[in-house]
Amino acid sequence: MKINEYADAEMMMIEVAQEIASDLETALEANGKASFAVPGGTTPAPLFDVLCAADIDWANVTVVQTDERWVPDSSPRSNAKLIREHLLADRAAHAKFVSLYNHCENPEDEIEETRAKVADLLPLSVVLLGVGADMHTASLFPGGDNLALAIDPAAPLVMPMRVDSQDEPRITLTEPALNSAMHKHIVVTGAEKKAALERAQGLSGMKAPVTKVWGGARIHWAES
Ligand SMILES: O=C1O[C@H](COP(=O)(O)O)[C@@H](O)[C@H](O)[C@H]1O
Repeated sequence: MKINEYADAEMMMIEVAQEIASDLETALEANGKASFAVPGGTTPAPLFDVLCAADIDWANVTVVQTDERWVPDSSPRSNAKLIREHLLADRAAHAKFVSLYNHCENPEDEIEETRAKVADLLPLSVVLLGVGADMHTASLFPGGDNLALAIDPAAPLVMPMRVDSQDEPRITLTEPALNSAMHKHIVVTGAEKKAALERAQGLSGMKAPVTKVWGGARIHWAES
């Protein structure tokens, strides 16, 4: 696990946005289309604000969520809301969007339809991931009720996830979906998360789920 360190977060977001735009461009040139899985949380908004202006063929890019909190689109906790407001803007407003939230009561409801939509996008062209201080990524949480299957290469592509540390149920792409990606980027800020990444080395996927998806990823870190 190698961490690429940047002088500051603003510089990092600009450079990572350029790398992702280039990765998407490569997929567009090769296949005429690209799929791009993106997280929510607090970290990616400034990166999305830069990336959405990239001069690429967004009309042939499908953006899909890496994971979602089971809350309505209008909730401030909604990852889709963040993605719509910060990524699906400017030139990237032309991209298609596949949300993992489907307005049903529970994440299990109609999940086969969601799995089919994700299957249509595989292999993913680019995956962007964040990491929590508890070493979760996407909604692959230590202690998650479905974690053991979700980090197995034989997992369904999308699974519900519940964990005591989180207020609402989750839905998440799983190991085979995330690891299908041609290009993977992990973006983290702050000393606590850097320590979490260092601590994760040598731990099992059950204790540090990020270790199951960081193989081949470019890991980007800035203090703040
Ligand atoms: O809950 C989540 O957390 C991770 C990390 O988020 P951050 O706020 O620490 O950047 C995020 O990648 C994931 O999409 C989100 O659902």
